[in-house]
Amino acid sequence: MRPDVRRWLSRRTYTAASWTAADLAGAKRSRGSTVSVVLPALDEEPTVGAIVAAIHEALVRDAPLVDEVVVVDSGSADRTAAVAAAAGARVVDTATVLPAHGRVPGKGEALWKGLHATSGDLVVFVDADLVGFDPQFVVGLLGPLLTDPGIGYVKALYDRPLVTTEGIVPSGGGRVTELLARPLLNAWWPELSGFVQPLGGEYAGRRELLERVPFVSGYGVEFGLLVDLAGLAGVDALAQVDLGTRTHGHQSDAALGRMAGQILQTAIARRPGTGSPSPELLQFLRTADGVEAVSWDVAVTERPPMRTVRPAAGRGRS
Ligand SMILES: O=c1ccn([C@@H]2O[C@H](COP(=O)(O)OP(=O)(O)O)[C@@H](O)[C@H]2O)c(=O)[nH]1
Ligand SMILES: O=C(O)[C@@H](COP(=O)(O)O)O[C@H]1O[C@H](CO)[C@@H](O)[C@H](O)[C@H]1O
Repeated sequence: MRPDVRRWLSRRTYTAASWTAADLAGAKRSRGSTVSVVLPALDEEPTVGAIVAAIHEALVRDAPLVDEVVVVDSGSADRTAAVAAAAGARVVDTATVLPAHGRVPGKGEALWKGLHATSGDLVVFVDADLVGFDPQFVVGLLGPLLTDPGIGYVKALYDRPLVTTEGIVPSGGGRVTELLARPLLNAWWPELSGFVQPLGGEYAGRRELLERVPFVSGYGVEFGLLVDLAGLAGVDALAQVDLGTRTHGHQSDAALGRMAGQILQTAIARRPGTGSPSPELLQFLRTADGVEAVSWDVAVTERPPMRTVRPAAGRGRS
């Protein structure tokens, strides 16, 4: 493992249990900061209400850590907006935020318009399809931002079970992460290979940084933000926090194929112009007290065309 990645993993990996909502509410007040939570939602009626209600009860009512909860409706056909509003969220529609810029489809559009529709100095993004959401997710994401001015962006890390009709595969989730995003980051941005969940949908950042980078309109938004914010602020301004386990609604392999296509487009648009890809791939295992990085060599060699090895005329064996 690269020494810089080993140092980053040690310095910039936190656990959510290090903070309480009450402590951070005090830190927020003493800094005069404000906090917005943004949930992008497309047809999330079954899950959005419980998430909003949990945030509102624990982090608005019981501990004044969160100043606004905004659900960004990406054109839902179900009752997402009504359910979110009833649970205490302010609901905006991607069609009516920045109308002069029109409306493009995709999650990143919802996040970009959610950034515009809110005003918090710190912005927390939470998917609206989580099952078993815990408000401590938000506390954990805000912890590093409210206690270390040198940190500008925090990604969640967690175990990601894959919920299938046959049962639950404990670490089967994050399929596009494991099959595309992690190998891409390790190859072309090895300094970011310490991120355990680069595509995770829960993260938080300082508005002053978030407003200085593009938001990729579709599912490339997480990949784009990670690479662009690291380029803008430096890897040491980024951190990750262990939230335990994250369960969410899953898409089909075909849908994840389209997601992978968008992420590949995002990566290729940012590919470093020089240097060959790193041959190291870091994968992560859950341990009793955190995660363990396992380093693999994924270098490949190429055998030359056989025609250059054996005379074209002869078919004999030498
Ligand atoms: O065009 C879109 C696609 C997704 N989402 C929301 O973004 C989050 C993550 O999307 P999804 O669950 O489709 O991705 P997955 O978690 O399966 O990778 C969810 O809250 C979606 O409702 C959205 O607001 N607009
Ligand atoms: O991490 C992943 O591979 C994908 C798919 O997860 P699953 O295989 O359905 O658990 O999920 C994430 O990726 C999306 C693109 O970045 C994010 O928008 C989602 O929030 C995140 O769940």
